[in-house]
Amino acid sequence: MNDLFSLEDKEYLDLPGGELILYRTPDLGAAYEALFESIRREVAWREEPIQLFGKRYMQPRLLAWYADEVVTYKYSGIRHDGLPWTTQLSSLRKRIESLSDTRFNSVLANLYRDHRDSMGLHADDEPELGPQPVIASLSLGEERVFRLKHRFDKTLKPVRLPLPSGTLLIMRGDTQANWRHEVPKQSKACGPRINLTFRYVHTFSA
Ligand SMILES: O=C(O)CCC(=O)C(=O)O
Ligand SMILES: [Fe+2]
Repeated sequence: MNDLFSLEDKEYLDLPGGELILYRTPDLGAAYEALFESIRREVAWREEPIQLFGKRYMQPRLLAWYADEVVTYKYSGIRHDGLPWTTQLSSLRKRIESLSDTRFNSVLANLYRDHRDSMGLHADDEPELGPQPVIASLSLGEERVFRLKHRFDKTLKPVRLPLPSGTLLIMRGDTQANWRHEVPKQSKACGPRINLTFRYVHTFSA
């Protein structure tokens, strides 16, 4: 019964030149609401600046970066050292690793405080992530829309993917090479949403 259900839970979405896998009801070892509350409470959320056209702005959401000790990572033009894994994040990592059959050594946590918080159009294509990164993105809390836009083929319509609490979206293959993604702000008021993106950052020794 359970096995059948979890098999059916894995959906391959049709994305030309990319690979998206969606788990709508993954077993995360706890109720989604309870996870949302405890991650919200436990994570060391911070406002982080972003460098855009030579100017510094605060990013429109809160962030935190957890990683194995050896990992440092640059995003938005800024270098980050990871915080040590909490028990909770590390047990979530284990579950998501076994679901996706992929190893991760870091997680970027995003807190969208309300409908005005957002993430701009980007691809997770930093060289440290390798040529075909597998990124596992877990959403908890309020549903928000995840949008993908093809980089080159303007005849392809943007893909709109609402991500309710508990959804696990795996991006892999050439998704980052061919598509960019965003979480736009929205006019309809809503409460907070947490997104965790598990990544494997390659460290090159100098
Ligand atoms: O919040 C999301 O669903 C997307 C997060 C994301 O794209 C990222 O952390 O790189
Ligand atoms: Fe991203």
